[in-house]
Amino acid sequence: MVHDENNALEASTSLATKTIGAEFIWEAALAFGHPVAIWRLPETDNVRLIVSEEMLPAEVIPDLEKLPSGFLMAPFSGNVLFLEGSLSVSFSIRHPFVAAAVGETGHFSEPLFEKAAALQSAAAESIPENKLLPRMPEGLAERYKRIVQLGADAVRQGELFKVVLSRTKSFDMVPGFSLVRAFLKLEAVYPTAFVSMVSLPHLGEVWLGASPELLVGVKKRRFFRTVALAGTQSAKDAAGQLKPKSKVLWSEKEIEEQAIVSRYIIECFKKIRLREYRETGPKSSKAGNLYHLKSDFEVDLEAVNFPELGSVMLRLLHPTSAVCGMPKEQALHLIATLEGYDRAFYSGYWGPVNVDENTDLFVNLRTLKVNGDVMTLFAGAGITADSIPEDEWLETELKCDTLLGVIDPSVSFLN
Ligand SMILES: C=C(O[C@H]1C=CC=C(C(=O)O)[C@@H]1O)C(=O)O
Repeated sequence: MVHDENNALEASTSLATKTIGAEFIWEAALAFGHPVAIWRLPETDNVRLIVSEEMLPAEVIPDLEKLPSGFLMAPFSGNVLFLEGSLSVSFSIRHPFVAAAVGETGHFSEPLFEKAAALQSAAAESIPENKLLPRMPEGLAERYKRIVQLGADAVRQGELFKVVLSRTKSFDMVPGFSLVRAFLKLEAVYPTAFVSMVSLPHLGEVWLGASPELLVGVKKRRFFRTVALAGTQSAKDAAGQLKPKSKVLWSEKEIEEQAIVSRYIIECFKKIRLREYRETGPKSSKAGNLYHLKSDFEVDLEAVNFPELGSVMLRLLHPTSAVCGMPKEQALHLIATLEGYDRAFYSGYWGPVNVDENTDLFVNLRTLKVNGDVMTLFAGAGITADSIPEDEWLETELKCDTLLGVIDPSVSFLN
């Protein structure tokens, strides 16, 4: 257990140091109405939790090179929010506890740790299982299949090449449901995903997700990375066995769908006359219970003398054709006409900025929103001329299952 900057808390001798479970720091931040973010980057076992002293997240222009250390959260369309980490702790996922000083008056973290310690002492010994009850409004599947048909017709008529159409799926959370436990479960099952959870008290919402799609990564202010991710199939065969990567086959439709996303990224590079990028793939990439096709793009910022490439590409890329379509304007118009709901943060982007000199922004996919006792999942599918409505519906069910199968397997569509 580590207090971020310099282990000041552990070094202190005048204060009582308590070991507090990370979930109680999250709960304390919620009880006081502070925005809080918790995340684990792919292939690491280090979790970060930041609490913002400001009750309202700042609305910012995402100039990555200028922002302080914190967490960025952008909707599909609209203002970008930023949570500055007034309190920042990190801990190993194998030991989700923080050494917290209790008795340090006047500091922002003090009442928070006091509250967390009190919540920890009052916590019940036995914790109920996380349970969900489905809410299935009549005609949900039919409505989605109808808009997929309209989207595919628009592509066939030459209005655009691809559009990503999405839908929601809602559940009631049974009392005793713990979001931190859901986060920890997702973290354990999806080591290659960006697993993240953010509470936005001014909206009364918590967002939780396990994203496989990096939008903009800048490592040590030197290496830029993005990926083109599209095409979806179950990671298991008909007998329920995991398909080995070498046996995964892709249809022409899926290859084209992913190539459109790669082309879109290359067009963004072309707009800024950047030729020195390294492209690898596409390769099959496993994300939860799914396989996708993925290409990686990398740029050495020093070699191209372009230190602000991260911000420039972020502006050009979002929303990519993995969540929107191509051409972008036509796809945005069709989404607004057909979907009939506000995507909010789904298919936006989120992630840490300038934390340990790295920025890791992921597309907000495989995501859910919690509002009161209602949990809403979001999933979309790339629609091309060859799309079959029933198949696209099943694909969105599979995508919802990436989270559901872990959080409450009894409501999984695969059961
Ligand atoms: C829009 C989503 O996925 C995108 C990312 C990967 C594969 C996709 C697909 O196969 O359609 C989508 O483009 C979603 O998960 O909601």
